[in-house]
Amino acid sequence: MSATGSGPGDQPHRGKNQGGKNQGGKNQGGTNRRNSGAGSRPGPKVPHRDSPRRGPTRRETPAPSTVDAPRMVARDVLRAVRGRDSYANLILPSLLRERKLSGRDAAFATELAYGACRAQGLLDAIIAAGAGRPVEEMDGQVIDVLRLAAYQLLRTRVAPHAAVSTAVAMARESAGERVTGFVNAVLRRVSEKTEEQWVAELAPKDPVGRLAFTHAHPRWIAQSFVDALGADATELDAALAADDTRPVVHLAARPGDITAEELALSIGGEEGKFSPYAVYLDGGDPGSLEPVRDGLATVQDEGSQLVALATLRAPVVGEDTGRWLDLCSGPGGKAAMMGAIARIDGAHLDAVELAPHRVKLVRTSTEGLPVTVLEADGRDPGLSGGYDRVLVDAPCTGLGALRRRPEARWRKQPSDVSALTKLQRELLESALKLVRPGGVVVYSTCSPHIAETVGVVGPVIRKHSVEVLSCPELLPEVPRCATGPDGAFVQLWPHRHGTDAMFVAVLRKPE
Ligand SMILES: C[S@@+](CC[C@H](N)C(=O)[O-])C[C@H]1O[C@@H](n2cnc3c(N)ncnc32)[C@H](O)[C@@H]1O
Repeated sequence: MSATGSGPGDQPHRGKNQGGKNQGGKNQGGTNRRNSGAGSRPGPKVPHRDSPRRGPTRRETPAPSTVDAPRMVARDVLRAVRGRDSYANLILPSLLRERKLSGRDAAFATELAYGACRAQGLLDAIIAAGAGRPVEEMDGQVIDVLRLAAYQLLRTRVAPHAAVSTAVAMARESAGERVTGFVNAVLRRVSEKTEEQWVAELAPKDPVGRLAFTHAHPRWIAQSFVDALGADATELDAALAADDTRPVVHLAARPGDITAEELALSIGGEEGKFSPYAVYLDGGDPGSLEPVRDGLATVQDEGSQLVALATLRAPVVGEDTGRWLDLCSGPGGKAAMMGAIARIDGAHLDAVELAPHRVKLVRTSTEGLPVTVLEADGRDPGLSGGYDRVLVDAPCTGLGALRRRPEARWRKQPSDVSALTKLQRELLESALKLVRPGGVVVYSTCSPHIAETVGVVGPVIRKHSVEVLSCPELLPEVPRCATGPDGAFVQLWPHRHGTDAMFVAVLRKPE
């Protein structure tokens, strides 16, 4: 992360847990010094939602903002995520395009928006401590401003006076003069300590709770990582830290069209470590790259590429007749890779997807490939069986891909897990019906939660007496990936492999 700011006094990002702090109490932002104690001048007691701007409104149309464009974009992302349940990674690119931000400005806006979304729980706890009351009691517009500024104060090299003065100006413009003293006072409090000092003061005392707080994760998600790491639970710190970092962009070179080496050379990327099709890109907008625009490459996590590879490398008994099935294919990343390899091997892929809008995405991503896309429920898709290979890339909580979806960790609930496991098991059982004797079924999730992984696969294996193939042996290039009983399954991790935390199990139907 090397974002730099364009606002007054901005400095390059210093990364989490680095660098010195401002001198608490100094009036660096040029704002009202008398309000130095957040508790001494409480802000408006309103619920955690937007309230209409109060105070004199002489203008009919709002004047242009005095705050720099990158911060306004970041603030608008936070507002959309909070107020409209938007996805940060969908709203940000459209705002950057609409406001014509590129280069350093786009990088700064991205760093602020994604960083503040990821760190939300941690920021809220610190803001609440500074304000002397929970954020839920604050005006939504004020919360957005406070989160954005607290992120700058705690996790970037932005000069404190710039973070505070822009926040006060933003608060004035969005919520009125009445909140500026409160915003100024809370941020003064926040800036009196470093992130480390706040963590030391506010983190729960139990080890998992403390690490979850430190790396801005809900505790239950951290506990699910502990459960999945098992004997390697000492890696929790590294696992959460990797999850709290903006990931490198992974591209997949389309097999048969371009090699990873050619792709890396043409875009200035680096060839991937594990997948023969992977290329890493440090930054920038991958959608604007020529090979991506031309359909020669797609954005796809290397872990997902490895799932597709394991599906096609798994040994079937007898001849592979080239009947392949992707039972949960939207938006089509793995279907595109398997379809491109099917084109080379003379095979054919059927791709099933339930959600109509995702069916369209699968059709687009597999255009020109030997792939038939079907809108159907994978539990009973109406297909005749006899497939050599079936991939069940099951709908899941996505707990293994949180770094790519900045706000997701704060929206998910433990109840999401139990709501999915029945569907996951039914899809896996459907795949076992559709595969021929001696054929293979690959079950994968982008979640390491054991209820969604071994908890789904284990009972199905026992009930149907299926053979378990060693998945680590199918991916010999990937170190330290074995998990589950006998180490037959694969669990990838961001901190070990730089991929999403994908789980993969390879089963073969008895003859
Ligand atoms: C993890 S995603 C699959 C990702 C995809 N394999 C890829 O690589 O792009 C799971 C997909 O399953 C779909 N899905 C959910 N329930 C389904 C069902 N009953 N039958 C088929 N697909 C389903 C979801 O809409 C979602 O697109």
